[in-house]
Amino acid sequence: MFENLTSRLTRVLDSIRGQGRLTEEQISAAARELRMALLEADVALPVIKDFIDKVKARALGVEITQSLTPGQAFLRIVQQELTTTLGGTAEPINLRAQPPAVILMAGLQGSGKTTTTGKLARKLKTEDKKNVIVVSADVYRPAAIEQLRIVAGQVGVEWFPSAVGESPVAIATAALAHARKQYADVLIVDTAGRTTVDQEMMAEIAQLHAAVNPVETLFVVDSMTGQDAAKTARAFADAVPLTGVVLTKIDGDSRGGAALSVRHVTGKPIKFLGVGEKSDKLEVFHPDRIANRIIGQGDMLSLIEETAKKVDAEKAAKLAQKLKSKKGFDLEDFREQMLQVQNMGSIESLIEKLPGGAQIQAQMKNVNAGKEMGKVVAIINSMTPQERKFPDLIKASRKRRIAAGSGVEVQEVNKLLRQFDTTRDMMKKVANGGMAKLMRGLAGRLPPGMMPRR
Ligand SMILES: Nc1nc2c(ncn2[C@@H]2O[C@H](COP(=O)(O)OP(=O)(O)OP(=O)(O)O)[C@@H](O)[C@H]2O)c(=O)[nH]1
Repeated sequence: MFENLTSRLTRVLDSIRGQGRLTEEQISAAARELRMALLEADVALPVIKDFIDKVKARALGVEITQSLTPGQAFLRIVQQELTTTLGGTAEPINLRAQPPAVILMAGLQGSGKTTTTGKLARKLKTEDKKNVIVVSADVYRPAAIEQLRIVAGQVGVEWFPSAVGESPVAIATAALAHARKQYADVLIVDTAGRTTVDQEMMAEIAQLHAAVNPVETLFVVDSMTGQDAAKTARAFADAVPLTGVVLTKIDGDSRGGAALSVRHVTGKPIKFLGVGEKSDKLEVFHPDRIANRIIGQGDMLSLIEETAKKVDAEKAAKLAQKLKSKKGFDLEDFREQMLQVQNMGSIESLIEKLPGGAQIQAQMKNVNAGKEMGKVVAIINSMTPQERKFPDLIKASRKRRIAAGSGVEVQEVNKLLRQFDTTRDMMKKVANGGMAKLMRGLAGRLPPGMMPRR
């Protein structure tokens, strides 16, 4: 996500050296580079102008305190202005309505409306414990209605039937009456998408809006379309009272133009990011965290939240116990860790949230981490329980047997054993209080306010 913009900005920020006040030349040079970076990222021109003006004005007036170098001071200004451009504070989804709270999904064809409807239904069901019903008012494409039926089944929410030929308003009103009868908390109405903004489409969505009185009207838009995404959102906002925007396909967007333009161009907050095709790939939009990611500082808070959601707390506690005991870390634990990481989904999405993650990701482009981990698990599966507990037993003939059993070369078994040794050493350090050291090391790389206070 936004790799190109991040690497440009990191270079600009790294180029500000020296001590004392930021000089006018330094500020002008950095501002020029920033403008280039934002143009390349396909950010809308008025947004760029406003952003650069503000950064310049603040940088000229900045007092350099003893604790900040000019580079750090400039970084902080850029971070804060990016946060403002992205919307300031996070605006969570609003469900404050007489239930069922209605959410109307709008957007062009192929923007990811139906996928997002499923993701949102899943999130509201699993995280907020809401009773959700979904309905499709896309009466032009039977495939769209069928797609929503399948998605609803996958995430385990009720799908209200609709069919081609019915009127969208009649479908939505019937679904609302049904949701009331069922005491549902939320009704999500997916609507028809067209390839371009047209009058008929706008009239239809306006009628739907009037019929179901939604508490949220979300505009779903493909972030890969850059600043055009913000323009389309504005055209919709002129026709219906939008309450927020969902930017999809952020996982494939290396530029960031849509994210940086939407708020300024539409005045509407970005509420969610679609970060993959699967139903759990929806992130709440936090402007400050995204700003940190854009300047290469990572997003440790989201990483911690995401990890906490997916890691099995009981297993983690058991491992911690075991690390402290005499038994120590063995190949069973190594396999368990691999399986847990695989469970967390794509490693790339985790790495990109680490400080400097965009660069690491660029270097990892050719490595298929998921496949590598699968191989490790297969090799460990071919070992006997005894070998997993006492890896030092694994000598030449056992290595050959394990390699044959898992369909790999002996070198792969050696590689795994070396990786295991390194991990075991690291685990020992963590168990002996090395975590504190690790965090102190990280502290130097994170902007003020992001490190947990101790
Ligand atoms: N990589 C990625 N793909 C996504 C994301 N969101 C949606 N997609 C994909 O985009 C394509 C279009 O998504 P749909 O949900 O069918 O789009 P739609 O807006 O409902 O389209 P219509 O029903 O034709 O109006 C599908 O292949 C989705 O899997 C995302 O966040 N990341």
